[in-house]
Amino acid sequence: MSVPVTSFLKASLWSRIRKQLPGEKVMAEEKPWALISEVVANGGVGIDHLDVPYINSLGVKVTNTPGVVSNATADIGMALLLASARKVVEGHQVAMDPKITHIPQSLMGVEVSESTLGIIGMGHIGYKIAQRGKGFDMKILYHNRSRRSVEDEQAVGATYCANMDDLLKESDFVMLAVNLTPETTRLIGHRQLSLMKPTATLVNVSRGLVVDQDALVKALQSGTIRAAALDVTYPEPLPRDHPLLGLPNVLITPHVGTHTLATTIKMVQQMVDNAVAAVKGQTAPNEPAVAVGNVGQLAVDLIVSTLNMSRVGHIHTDCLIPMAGNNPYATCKEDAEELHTPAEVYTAAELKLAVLQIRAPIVQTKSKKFRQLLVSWIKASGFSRTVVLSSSHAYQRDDQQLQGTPLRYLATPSLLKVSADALKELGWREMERVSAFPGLTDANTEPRLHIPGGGITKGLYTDSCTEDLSLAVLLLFCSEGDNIPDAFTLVNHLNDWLHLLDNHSPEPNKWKIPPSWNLLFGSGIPPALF
Ligand SMILES: O=C(O)[C@H](O)CO
Repeated sequence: MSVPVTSFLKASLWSRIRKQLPGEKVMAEEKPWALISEVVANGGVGIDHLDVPYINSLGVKVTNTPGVVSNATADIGMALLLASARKVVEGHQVAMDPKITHIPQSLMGVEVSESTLGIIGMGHIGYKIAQRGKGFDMKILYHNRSRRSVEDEQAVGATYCANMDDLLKESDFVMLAVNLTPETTRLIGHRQLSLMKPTATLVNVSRGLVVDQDALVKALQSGTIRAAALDVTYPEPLPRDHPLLGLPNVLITPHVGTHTLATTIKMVQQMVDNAVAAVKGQTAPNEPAVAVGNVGQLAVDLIVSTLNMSRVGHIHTDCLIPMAGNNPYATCKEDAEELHTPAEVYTAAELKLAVLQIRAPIVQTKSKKFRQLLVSWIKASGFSRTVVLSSSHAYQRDDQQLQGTPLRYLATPSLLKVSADALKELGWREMERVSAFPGLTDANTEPRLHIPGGGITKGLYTDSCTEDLSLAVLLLFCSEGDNIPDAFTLVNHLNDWLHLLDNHSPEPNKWKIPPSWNLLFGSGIPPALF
């Protein structure tokens, strides 16, 4: 297949679009990539090394190669786990050394079969690791932002640990398979390592920055944990005098999780398919959903789909980018062909619930008009209370917002009159007002609401206060990337308050994923439209 490559990436541009990690030298040749004028086609699933907003701001798309890397990455996870447990590298050295005449005590390994494997990050790769662990009769625990379906859990015999600490305390092997995001950066530090068993092994096939490496060095030196097996570090490669390289209980491979011929061919094929589609102006098959602004919309999808809500109307307005598509919640071929539009209203009469799903971006110059339209619709409909589901860029949190839960709420005075006790009981955290100029104290400037990435959320909340509407905002700090797990977090949070699911499902947090989510990876709207 020939790719009309119009310009290859120059090293200087590469270093601009590539995020530099602490102490790292950026080498243009180190990854399979190609830049064509429309797309940065990344080889591999992780795009944490790319400055996606900057690249997108140039009108260039970013694509990746999810799915095809999962088997090989899960394989290296198991390879590291087994090699560390059974001291394969040390055994090889002993076998090769003519001076050694007996098997040293230090070659005594730990048993893998029937031990406990704790997987942190149960996406595609984590799940493949669970399948492999099942083959070794391992007891499997997992921690993930959202719980997997009961069917998925049963298929590999995995038990969900809502609290990561429980997994850390119980596991013989802790396997890291998360994406690198602000939430997972240094996820494993002193405290987490000290919860692990002294006989436990840490295996990392995700990204080096998920582990606080200084804390890991100390834990390995002091015997807090038995060993570590790492395919990823920071930087890569480690400086030759790095303390990790001098420890006997560390096994390191040079980020070769996807490094098999078969997977490399599949990755390159996917990169080419993505690039060709982008150059032709078509939907690139693997363009990660990168807008945090999608999270509220996805959460609403789960509600409408799970509660089987009826479509009762739509809002027709020139404030939204016009678009139309098939029924996102289709249950059969017939209703799949129904035409659906950007702003539709669904109801569940028995729950006295109406939902407005906004699917299209708001035309920037018409955002005030759209807010006014929403306020008058809420008033005219006589809703007793309204909840807005939204999200905000995690990386723009200020210091006080960094710790603890990423979930926040806002409530208008009118809503507080009736729901203040309920909110207090839930123990929710109110969205903090932040300084207009972080780091600078100015007695004259009031802290203000700042919801970057949240679209009209802030304006709608402010209008609702002025108009005396009973309205709450539920939002989540999250990052660009695959934001499906964020949607689950948000909708579960809403459910803690409104108990939407209680009469609909015997399983906790069992939401029905609409068929349209198969299409979530795809190109966004051309920026020129805004
Ligand atoms: O992200 C991935 O898929 C691998 O780490 C290769 O970069």
